[in-house]
Amino acid sequence: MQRTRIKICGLTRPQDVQAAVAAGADALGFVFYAKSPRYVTAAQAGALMSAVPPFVSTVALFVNASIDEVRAVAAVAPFAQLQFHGDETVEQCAAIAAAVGKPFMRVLRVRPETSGADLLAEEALCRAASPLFSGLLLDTFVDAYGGAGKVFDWGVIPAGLAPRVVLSGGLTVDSVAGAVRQVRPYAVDISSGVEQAKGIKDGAKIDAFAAAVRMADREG
Ligand SMILES: O=C(O)c1ccccc1NCC(=O)[C@H](O)[C@H](O)COP(=O)(O)O
Repeated sequence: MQRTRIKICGLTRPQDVQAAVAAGADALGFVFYAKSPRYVTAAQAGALMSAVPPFVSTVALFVNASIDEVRAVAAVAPFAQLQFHGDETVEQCAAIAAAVGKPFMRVLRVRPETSGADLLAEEALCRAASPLFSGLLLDTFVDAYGGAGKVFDWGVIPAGLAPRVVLSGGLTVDSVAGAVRQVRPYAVDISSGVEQAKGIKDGAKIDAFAAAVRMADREG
């Protein structure tokens, strides 16, 4: 049975990075969107990332950033991959990824009218646009772009696509096992559901989230 990967996003403190790593997170997300309550500067992220051990990926998350903005972060914070969470075109994602030489996840923010065909078409477009495209992260459409704790209808995800997507959007300790059993995604991603306050993670919730994912994997 494929192990469901885990991304913990919106990390701002060393103790939260340590808690996520200790819980077995496969990826850690750092938000470079100044309007987010989880925003970190390049220097802050560089310090946080320096404590991340081998084999745990670091994800730099941007919303409508320019190439120069991304380059400036890359010069200071050694992230392994990009996550584009705004209104970027596929071409803009591909160009920025090529400029910094990093793979990227493209975020599709799912609306009520979004169809499975839309998801498959977006993936095909991204794959055709860049060899650096690593996969879709599916989140719920919100005006604030992300980190909103809102769930979308997982039923929209085609079974053939599920093993290649990161499932995100309003997951919680209590809902993630059901999400894994229903969708069987490549990975799950969470931010608000493992927090005490915005940007302040809760180590016990991170542990419980990871345990719930492992339990669902064992039931697979
Ligand atoms: O986390 C944020 O504050 C944020 C702000 C703007 C764009 C994206 C943001 N987070 C991106 C993520 O990958 C979150 O983990 C994802 O949106 C899920 O968040 P949540 O629903 O709170 O679990």
